[in-house]
Amino acid sequence: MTHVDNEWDVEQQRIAEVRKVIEAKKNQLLRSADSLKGDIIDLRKKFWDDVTVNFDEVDDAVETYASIKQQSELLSERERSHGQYYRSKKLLDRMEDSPYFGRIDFTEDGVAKEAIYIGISSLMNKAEDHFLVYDWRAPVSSMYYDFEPGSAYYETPEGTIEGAIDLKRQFVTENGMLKGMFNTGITIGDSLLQKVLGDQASSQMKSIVATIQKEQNAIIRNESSQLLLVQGVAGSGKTSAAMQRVAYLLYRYRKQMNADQILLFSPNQMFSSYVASVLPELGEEPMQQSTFQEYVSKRLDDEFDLQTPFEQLESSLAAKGSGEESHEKEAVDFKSSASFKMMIDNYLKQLSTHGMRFRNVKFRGEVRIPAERIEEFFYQLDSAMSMANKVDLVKDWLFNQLKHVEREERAKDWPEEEAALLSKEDYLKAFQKLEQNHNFNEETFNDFEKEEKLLKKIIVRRRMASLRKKIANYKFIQMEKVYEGLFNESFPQVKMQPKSWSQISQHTIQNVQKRYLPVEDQTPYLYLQDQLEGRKVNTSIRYVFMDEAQDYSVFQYLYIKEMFPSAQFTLLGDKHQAIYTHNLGGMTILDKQVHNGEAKKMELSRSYRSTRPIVEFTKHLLVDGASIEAFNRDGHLPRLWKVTELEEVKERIIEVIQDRQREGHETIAILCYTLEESKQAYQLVGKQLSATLIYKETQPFQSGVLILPVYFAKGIEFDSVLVYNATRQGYQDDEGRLMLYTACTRAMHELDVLYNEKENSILSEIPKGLYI
Ligand SMILES: Nc1ncnc2c1ncn2[C@@H]1O[C@H](COP(=O)(O)OP(=O)(O)OP(=O)(O)O)[C@@H](O)[C@H]1O
Repeated sequence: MTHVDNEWDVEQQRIAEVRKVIEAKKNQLLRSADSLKGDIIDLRKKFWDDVTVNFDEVDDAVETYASIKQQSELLSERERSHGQYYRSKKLLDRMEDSPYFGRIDFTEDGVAKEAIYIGISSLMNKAEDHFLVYDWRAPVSSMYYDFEPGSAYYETPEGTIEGAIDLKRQFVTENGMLKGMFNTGITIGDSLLQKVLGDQASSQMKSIVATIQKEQNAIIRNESSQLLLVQGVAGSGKTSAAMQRVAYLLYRYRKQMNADQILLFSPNQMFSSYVASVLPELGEEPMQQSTFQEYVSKRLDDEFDLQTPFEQLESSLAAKGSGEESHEKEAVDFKSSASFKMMIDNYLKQLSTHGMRFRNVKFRGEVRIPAERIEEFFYQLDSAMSMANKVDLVKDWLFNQLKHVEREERAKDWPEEEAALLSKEDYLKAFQKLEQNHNFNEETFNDFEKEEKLLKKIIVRRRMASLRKKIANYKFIQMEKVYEGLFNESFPQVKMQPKSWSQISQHTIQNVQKRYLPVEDQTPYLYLQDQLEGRKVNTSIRYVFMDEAQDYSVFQYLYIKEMFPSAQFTLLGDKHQAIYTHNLGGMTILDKQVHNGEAKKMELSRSYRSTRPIVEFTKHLLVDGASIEAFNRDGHLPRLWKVTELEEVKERIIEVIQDRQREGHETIAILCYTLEESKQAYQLVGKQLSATLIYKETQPFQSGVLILPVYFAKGIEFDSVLVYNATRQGYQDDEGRLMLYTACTRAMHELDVLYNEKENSILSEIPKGLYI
């Protein structure tokens, strides 16, 4: 790497010229935005003027609807463009600060040399006939990430373009002033990367476009794989690559796809808020984001008390060593597996001949359609039909039956009694409704008998509305009983069923009866329900990303996959951070075996987050961490602190954290084994350190001193980390090791570890010299 002082002025001059173009584009953009804003205000004001409102006849109503729809589409299209203008303006603001970060001089075979400048977005000259800056996602820009000076090529939709790079240069620009300029080799600006990684951690993830590494670029630009598995060590840039990949796909398919068609499953909401700013920073709309738990809650929260994955983890961590956990673990492992899904498929076959459970349909406390009749109807349907089709026919049949019920009810006394009690407003509403439906005119309404009949009809209808809704929502199926049926002794056993199946079954039935659903039952329950109700799949999502993929069970993955049949999947994770209970005998969904050979696997083995001393230390916490490489960034050795008495723990933490604050670190975490332990730590030092206890996942990530369990810190990083009690029993087995590794790898710059007794602990395996 050399400084190129003589060319400094030339480059600074070019930056100044490009900035002038940016300035002009910004002005032009603002003018268009202003006129668009005027259009929008106008459209809003006159919305109803251009709509023909007429409900006289069905045809008129349809026309009215179409006209409203057209008008509102016009408005939202303008509003979208307006939003796009502001995003573009922000992008230009950022480009004004730093128009580009890289340059390659490329000579295509047989063509003249071109200097290609690369930035966060493309920019053309005034005449719009020449690129002053290429978007980092443009095909030609890929060479910047993939090649050192010498022969190079890039792929375009038309084919491969070959040639040679004779210069590769990196710029650091602030406020339009050149601050650094380096001619670089293959690794993009070691020194720039050093600088970026040396910065403070922040409560918002940053984009890495200026320093994407070759192996990360391969992930970001992969287009051929239906299923991409990324196994990357802690801090290797998996989440960063995922975010840049979303931005890349949005650029690559900008004509066919928008951000709503990309979905990221994140591990928790704290993580969601952490990554939320990356795409807007790149001038793109953010993709959809959700946690799997949010989806499950939406579906099942009304019916069950749902255990959260954190509660599951907390309870399994607490049970560790008590002897209770092996039976529970067996249950979790089996219910998380593809075998259990197969078992449900077998069960569904059985249900097509017998065993379905229905609910009595009751109205005003009286059984009107008994469950046995529903069952009878169900089982006389053609057994070759799918369960979901049959259930739908039952639904239609029930709606028909309700019509009879309705007629019978109208003949009873109660509607008349209720009609007499109708308030004036209700009466008027009923009148208007009837008028709308053309059921009468003023003359007929004066006809007392007709009026009474119509009112009774409306009253019965209204009272039956909730019943109709329940039927529409398949509540006539006794889902919880159907699920219980899976655990009945009469249901044939399948291979791979755990030894303690009868205990597991008993326990499951008890839970369901108590209306409590542990995590391991939630996805199977939903799967069974979907198979019966024929839930619609989502075909609009084109790309699904699952970060921290090692924490999803095989069952969850298969379920998600079926939910998005048109999507390509990118799974990113780290087997060494698999801290949830359902990782199956060391396998996670990142293993190719789980995917019938249809997956492409990529590995990232270099860690960028932590300093070299921290990476060297943390890799020894793993049995097979030898292949983990550290990015060359200096720092202090991790510090191990022996503490025995509680008072000593307190003093040490306060002393260490205050030191870290004095050193200027802003995000400091005290990481604990469980929430229970976090509360203890908070009791001990929370006040003195003005720390925040993170006790639920919905708390947003913020700077300052945070006290939290390791599992909440997944995917996130801190300037400085203190591990509360590294020699506690829970960390000493194979799973505990992974938790301790996850905890220590959250640290970017400083790592402090408190311990009680080092002998026989994992810490004793770390070579002396890697810590002080
Ligand atoms: N090419 C890069 N340029 C600059 N910074 C990078 C690069 N790759 C990774 N980083 C930085 O390294 C840190 C870790 O990245 P990231 O969180 O994406 O890793 P991860 O593999 O998802 O980690 P984990 O599995 O531990 O959660 C972040 O601060 C990120 O900005």
